[in-house]
Amino acid sequence: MSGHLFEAKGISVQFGGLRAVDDVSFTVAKGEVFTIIGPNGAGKTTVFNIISRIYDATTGTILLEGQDITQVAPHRVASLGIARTFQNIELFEHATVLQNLLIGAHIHRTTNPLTEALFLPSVRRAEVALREHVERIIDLLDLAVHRDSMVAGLPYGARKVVELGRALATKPKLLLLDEPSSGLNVEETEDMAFWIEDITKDLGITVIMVEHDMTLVSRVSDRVLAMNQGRVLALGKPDEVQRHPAVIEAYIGRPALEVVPT
Ligand SMILES: Nc1ncnc2c1ncn2[C@@H]1O[C@H](COP(=O)(O)OP(=O)(O)OP(=O)(O)O)[C@@H](O)[C@H]1O
Repeated sequence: MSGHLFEAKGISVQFGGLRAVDDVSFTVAKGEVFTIIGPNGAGKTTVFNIISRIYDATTGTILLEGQDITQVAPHRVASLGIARTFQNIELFEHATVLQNLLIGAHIHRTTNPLTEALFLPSVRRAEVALREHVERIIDLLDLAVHRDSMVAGLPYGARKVVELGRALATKPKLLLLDEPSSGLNVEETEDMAFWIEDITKDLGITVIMVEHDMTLVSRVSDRVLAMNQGRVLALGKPDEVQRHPAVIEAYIGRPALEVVPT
């Protein structure tokens, strides 16, 4: 085993004539917050979709704890310990916050249909443990006030936190956050930064994040990968990557030397 929680080795994705991801490699250590940045169309979401197995890589390999998961079926990803949130929130809108989190938690139900039908003590114990786990997440994310509210009636910022809670309810080793600050105001983005810090420090979960808000990126990321046109531009500490001439050029569309004071 490599010692990394996650590894991408030379992954590429071809859509017809377009190489959306082109020979991208990186490793993510356990407990790390690893952020992918880049201008629109850089290939960030496509990398996420490869990791969560929504897309097949045209070439390359992805490994979780040293295990090759390149060909794993999408429905098995959650049980392997990978959870994700989406750019556009995906929740059961006409269920309560608690129900949404319980649905997430139920992927770990280990009882079989017969023992469930008989409601044996083992089933009751498993159900109690799931509910306790979900209540801990509700506490951690300050969701108690919305616990029994329908998701559809919640403000956007609260729905974003519920989606994070639903992902945490699956007990992930690796959490993929797709633009966690999108649609949030400054105060809500601050809160999101706190949640991300708590998740990694208190729960020991590893995070791979796609994010545009550079304040959030600098605050929570251990390392940053910058992409443009499917390729890796730079990889390193947040301030190093943001100062990298190729990264500045990708964002502003002309060589960095024209704008960076010496
Ligand atoms: N299913 C698809 N079919 C065809 N082209 C696609 C598909 N998904 C993404 N692309 C293209 O691949 C390229 C990379 O897209 P991707 O969504 O990964 O970029 P991104 O960095 O996440 O951009 P954004 O910040 O705008 O979300 C784009 O040119 C996009 O149009």
